[in-house]
Amino acid sequence: MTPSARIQAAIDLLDAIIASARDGGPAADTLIARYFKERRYAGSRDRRAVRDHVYDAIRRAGERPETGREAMIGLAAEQPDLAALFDGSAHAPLPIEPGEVGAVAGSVPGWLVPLIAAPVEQDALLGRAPVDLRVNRLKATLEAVAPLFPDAAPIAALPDALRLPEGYPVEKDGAWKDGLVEVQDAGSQAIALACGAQPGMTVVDMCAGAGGKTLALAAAMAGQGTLIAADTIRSRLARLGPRAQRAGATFIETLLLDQSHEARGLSSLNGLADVVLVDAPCSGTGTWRRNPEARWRLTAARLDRLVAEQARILDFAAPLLAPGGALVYATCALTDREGKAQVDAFLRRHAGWTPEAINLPLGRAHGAGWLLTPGHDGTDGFFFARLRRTAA
Ligand SMILES: C[S@@+](CC[C@H](N)C(=O)[O-])C[C@H]1O[C@@H](n2cnc3c(N)ncnc32)[C@H](O)[C@@H]1O
Repeated sequence: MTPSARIQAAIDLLDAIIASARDGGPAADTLIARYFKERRYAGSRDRRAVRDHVYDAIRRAGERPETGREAMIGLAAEQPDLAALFDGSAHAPLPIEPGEVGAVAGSVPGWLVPLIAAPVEQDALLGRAPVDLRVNRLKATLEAVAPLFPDAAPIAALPDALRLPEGYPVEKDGAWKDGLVEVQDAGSQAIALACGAQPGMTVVDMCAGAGGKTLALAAAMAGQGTLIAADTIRSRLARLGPRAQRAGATFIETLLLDQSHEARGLSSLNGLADVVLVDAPCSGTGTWRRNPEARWRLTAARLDRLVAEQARILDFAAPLLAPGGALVYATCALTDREGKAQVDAFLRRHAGWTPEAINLPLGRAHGAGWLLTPGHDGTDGFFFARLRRTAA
């Protein structure tokens, strides 16, 4: 492909990504993979260059552009060598017309700017994410694993964490295949640590998904006690099985919940749990480094629905806690509606709960909880809070 043809390919892909973001279709990565499957003539350098153009254009535009051409013209406005490739040659985009404007630059869609928690450094939300590892204590120690990754650095305050450079292909590594390490953002590791899970406890991971945090909880419990991974989506829970096998965490039980009737499936656990983690479905505002096109998908109506769902999940999770037990609420979102205000509203709705201080060298206090941000902590963005049940 010529450099100009790569620009046109990026425009075509961006058109598909914009439509998919608007209509709730597949993710950008899926669309890019499909596109190249149908175009075997594109070599690996072409694919890499097109992908880079696409992601540079996505990262640059806070608002969802109308067209791929608008997104790429916006990028070209900052990179004159790209602008020169709009030359009208075969397979190339038509020249940029005088007065033709590109997508507006920005990190956060305008409507969302005032909703992001005040301390968040909004410009840093689209940075590049490193690859963080969690050493799986069920199979290894940090001391044993660190020499296997000479490029890795420890992360202060997180006893099992190692940080590798962006793009490190860890899943090709024997240590990963053998379950000695998991890929897990330092922020997620901090949340698992804040749960305070111990061997012998009864712990429920209420929104377990494919079990990223469940596996961290399993390691903290040293494989002893009761650990239940619950979710409403069967295909997500199904992905936990092979991961748990690899990690040697075979004591995990899975529980498929019936959406809207969750309390029924959970009733046998009422008043028994030492820890319940609610890692709630959320806007994902804190994960834009990995998933920048997510901000083209979020709408005010979707945010309203998420806030209501988070409150509902907290309400059916709370009765599971034994007196003295801890409900840990977490989201990878950075809006106060999903974080600080959500926890305040829970505390207003329910008597007998006390927020507990979270003292980590990473992050900062925010309302009754704790905030981690890419700009301040070099992690994905998270809000989490630890609420102790003081009365039955
Ligand atoms: C943020 S993700 C969880 C990520 C996971 N804990 C991890 O560390 O990889 C939120 C999860 O909540 C699940 N979920 C959504 N509504 C739920 C509900 N009503 N009850 C339980 N889980 C729910 C979703 O299916 C999704 O897997």
